[in-house]
Amino acid sequence: MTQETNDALRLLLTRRSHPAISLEGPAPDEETLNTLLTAASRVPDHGKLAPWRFLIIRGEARQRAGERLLAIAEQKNGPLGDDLRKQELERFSRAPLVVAVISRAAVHPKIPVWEQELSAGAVCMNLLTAAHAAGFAAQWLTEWPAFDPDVANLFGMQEGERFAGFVYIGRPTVQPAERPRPELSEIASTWTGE
Ligand SMILES: Cc1cc2nc3c(=O)[nH]c(=O)nc-3n(C[C@H](O)[C@H](O)[C@H](O)COP(=O)(O)O)c2cc1C
Repeated sequence: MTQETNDALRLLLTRRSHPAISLEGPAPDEETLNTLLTAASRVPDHGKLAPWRFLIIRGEARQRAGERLLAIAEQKNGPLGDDLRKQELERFSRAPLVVAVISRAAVHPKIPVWEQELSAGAVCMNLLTAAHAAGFAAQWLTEWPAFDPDVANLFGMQEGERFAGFVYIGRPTVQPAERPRPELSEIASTWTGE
């Protein structure tokens, strides 16, 4: 293996998610963000449909999003206690940058919706890996806002669009302990046809 291959593999073998709450600024600058998004969008995409898009939430928009989330949550659940209010107000401010990956999968004569949705998942994964490669850390979260129609409305989602996830990106402040990974023997087998 070349040094380059080794480095790329090491990156994949060492990446892990960092809790959004542990991510600090500064956020990636504009040029770095463009590189991350370009890498993220370089995914297999049957039919070249680009059935996904990005929505960037950063700076003061994170607080504004939190205020709107709180209003939506209280409208559905009634007044929230102090801790839950704080949680909603600060949800998008946990990291300096949040990239919403939005799936635009739609019925197509040739390309199954499932394949389009898998492609959106690949975008999220590439974004995590690219962030790691650029010295940032990240976490892919959905949480309740990803499934709420009022939140979809708040972020200008079109009919049929869904959040594949919110990818929180920032500078790492802690090295999270490794978590158990599946045993290869339990998830990989060889079909011999015998
Ligand atoms: C589609 C998707 C949605 C997720 N949503 C959440 C979530 O809402 N809350 C949560 O704690 N973890 C969520 N996770 C898990 C974390 O992103 C992550 O898998 C976990 O922190 C361990 O990450 P690692 O194996 O990359 O280190 C989600 C993962 C995926 C793939």
